[in-house]
Amino acid sequence: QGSGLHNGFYSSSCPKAEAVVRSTVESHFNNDSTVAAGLLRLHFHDCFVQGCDGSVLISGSSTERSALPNLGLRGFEVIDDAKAQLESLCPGVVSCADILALAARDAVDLSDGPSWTVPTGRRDGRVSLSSQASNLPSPFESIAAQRQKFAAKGLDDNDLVTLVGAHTIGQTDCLFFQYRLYNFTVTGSADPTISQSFLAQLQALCPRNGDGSKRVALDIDSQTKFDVSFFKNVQDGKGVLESDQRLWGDAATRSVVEKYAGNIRGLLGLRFDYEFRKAMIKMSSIEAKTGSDGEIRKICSKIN
Ligand code: HEM
Ligand SMILES: [Ca+2]
Ligand SMILES: [Ca+2]
Repeated sequence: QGSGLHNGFYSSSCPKAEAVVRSTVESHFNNDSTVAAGLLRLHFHDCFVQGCDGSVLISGSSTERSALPNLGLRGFEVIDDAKAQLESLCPGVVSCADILALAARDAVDLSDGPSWTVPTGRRDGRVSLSSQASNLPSPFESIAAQRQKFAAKGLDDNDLVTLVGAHTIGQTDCLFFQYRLYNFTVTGSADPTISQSFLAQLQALCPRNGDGSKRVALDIDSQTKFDVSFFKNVQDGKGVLESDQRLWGDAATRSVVEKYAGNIRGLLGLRFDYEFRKAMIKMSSIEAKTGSDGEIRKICSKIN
């Protein structure tokens, strides 16, 4: 990989590491399948700030976790649970950053998505600052801004669209898209890129002046299944976040959406699965700390 990570890093130091993460994710998933989306997003938010080093897991005031874009993150308890088991099995060996990368993979697999081998050997970072959360893309930003934030991490347009395909699972608060429904244009009407039938549906889910914290599926048709439905919805003007719908408005990102949402029956799911695996391995290798860099945390929410 050129990142210093390699497959099966724990095969002799803690042979059960990957199995323990898997069974932990599975037991939480069986209790609440929406935790899969939480874990996948948690890994993304980790990798975009200080690399995939568990910095997002550190709790406390002025840490990344306390920054605005991270307030809705969930799934921390799954990581803590796996870490506690691994500390009793192989103390001081398995990093929180690796646990998170493995858990994200398992979460996608359990949601009927693809699976892949996660290169491991990440070390945990010692820095976590809320101010650095500005690296994260915002749903209100232009495609140009998103492209630039992904490019800064070595990810191109194909990676960007493929990875945003993670929105095939999970939910958002009304407050992240409510403005599109009532007050988008200077004349005070809705975002014209929303399909008419979908607009009525979203307005019913998020009434004007309603509860901004109400949760709505990002992929209206299949919020727990990892499939290409999200891309079909973007193509049909049924993207929930403005940033998702904008993928259709830019020629380069549109062609990637079309690649997944088009009409070549059967092959589409395979193509998305294949590209998602590749893009995830790329994302989960961002600025990885290896060797004697960083540390192996004892508790994932605390620097040693
Ligand atoms: C342009 C890039 C992106 C933007 C602007 C964006 C924005 C958002 C927003 C605003 C939410 C809703 C959060 C909430 O209400 O709590 C969300 C949810 C989510 N995002 Fe993204 N995202 C982006 C890329 C990604 C990527 C690359 C991944 C993973 C590979 C990802 C995975 C998720 C998942 C799984 C959820 C659902 C979380 C849950 O149900 O708790 N997103 N995203
Ligand atoms: Ca990080
Ligand atoms: Ca879906």
